[in-house]
Amino acid sequence: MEALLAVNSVDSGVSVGPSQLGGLGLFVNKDIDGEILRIGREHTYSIYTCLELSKKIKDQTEPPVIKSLLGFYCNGLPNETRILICYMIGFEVLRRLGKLEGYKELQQYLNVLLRTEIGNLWQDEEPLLESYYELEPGNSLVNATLLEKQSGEVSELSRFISETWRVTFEEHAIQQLVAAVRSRTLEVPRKVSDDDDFSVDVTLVPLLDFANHDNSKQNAYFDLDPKTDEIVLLAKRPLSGGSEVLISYTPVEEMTRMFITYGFYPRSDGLKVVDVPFWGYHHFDRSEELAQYVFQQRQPTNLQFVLEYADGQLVDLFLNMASNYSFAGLIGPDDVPTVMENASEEQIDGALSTLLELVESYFAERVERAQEFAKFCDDYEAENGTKNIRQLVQFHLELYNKYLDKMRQIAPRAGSESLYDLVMVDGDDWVEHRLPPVYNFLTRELARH
Ligand SMILES: C[S@@+](CC[C@H](N)C(=O)[O-])C[C@H]1O[C@@H](n2cnc3c(N)ncnc32)[C@H](O)[C@@H]1O
Repeated sequence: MEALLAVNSVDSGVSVGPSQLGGLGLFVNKDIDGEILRIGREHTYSIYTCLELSKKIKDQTEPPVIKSLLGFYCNGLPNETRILICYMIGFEVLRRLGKLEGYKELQQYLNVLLRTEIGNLWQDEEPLLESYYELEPGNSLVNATLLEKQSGEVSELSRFISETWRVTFEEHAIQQLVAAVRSRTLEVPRKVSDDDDFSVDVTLVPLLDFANHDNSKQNAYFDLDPKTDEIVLLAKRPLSGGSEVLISYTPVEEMTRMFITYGFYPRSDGLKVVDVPFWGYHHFDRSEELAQYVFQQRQPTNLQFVLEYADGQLVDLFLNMASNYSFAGLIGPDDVPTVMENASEEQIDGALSTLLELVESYFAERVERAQEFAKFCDDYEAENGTKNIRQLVQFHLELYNKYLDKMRQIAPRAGSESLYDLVMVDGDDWVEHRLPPVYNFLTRELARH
């Protein structure tokens, strides 16, 4: 802990310790109102500060580590996070080559990254993810992780490092570093001119990055001090000594994204969102025809649910159909605007009601398969250790069962009013809690190509 605090100004007034949320968290040592922590830009890691740092390190290795790794791992069109990951891998290689003497702060931070525990799919083995793919081929965020694993790039990187610099950097350590960087980065504002122009950089902020996420108990937030270019962590209200600092990683929590990036499903009180693949993944009469329709009309093939949590439990859910006209194909074959202009209220209610029933049969069918998969995970776990995908299956089971419960409550009161106990179209607060449905755009057939 002392080592971590040494990164920052003397007596920073915070400490790192075990959190009730699991893992470590950031705590205030004394009563605080206003500023909790202030961190100079030079103590943070973005692609810009890493570039400066790599120049300072004056790597005389042949071939130069950072440059070669950037060429190897970041060719094509890499995003900021990938470049940052590459720098961190490069710094760790330099450390293993004994070239980071005098860079104590960086070494300490690399230790933090290598020791961070993240319960996401990066730690799970390929066969398990492949089995999940059989169960749920439409979850493209999970598939992206699987594809990254299958690509073999981590083993290639490990081999490249070993052959080029005769340094051992085990695959699991590289994977750990990748997952740790992804889970610890924040989007931090940076002033780009004196006219209040800002850009946002993907940045690792040591110490501040021990702050856990909780949208309902959030008591702090970070910001930029434009006068000094420092990053400040500020209390939203007075905090008493010993309390855990909780920030918000994202105002709208899409459950799959949260799990993939951070390795946990938030269960704090309030509203959350989840996207579920649907059109093109569920087989029913006319399913092929409707999937084609949805695709041609550029409507999302997934359905989005708004979830309400209280006391750690999923207590309510709505199917959010705002800006999603995929159900128009259940009314008529014309394009979406024509169908919606000509449809009567009864036709729209009828189509939504049909959609609810289709989702019901889809989820009912999935419950059984998800239960089987959960059992498979438990057996696998008993032999091989923790498997994080179990959390994902558990969450889906909760979602399906809550939906089926709600359908059972609605069925006896059939009619257009009860429909809106479960479907949201627009004009309600719930609608604000949604994200553009950016994944699962391909149908099962198209995804194969
Ligand atoms: C920026 S780090 C925070 C520090 C981290 N807890 C640690 O031990 O180093 C983000 C990670 O913290 C954990 N985390 C943050 N908020 C959480 C929460 N509300 N519930 C469970 N885990 C959480 C997740 O593992 C996430 O990937």
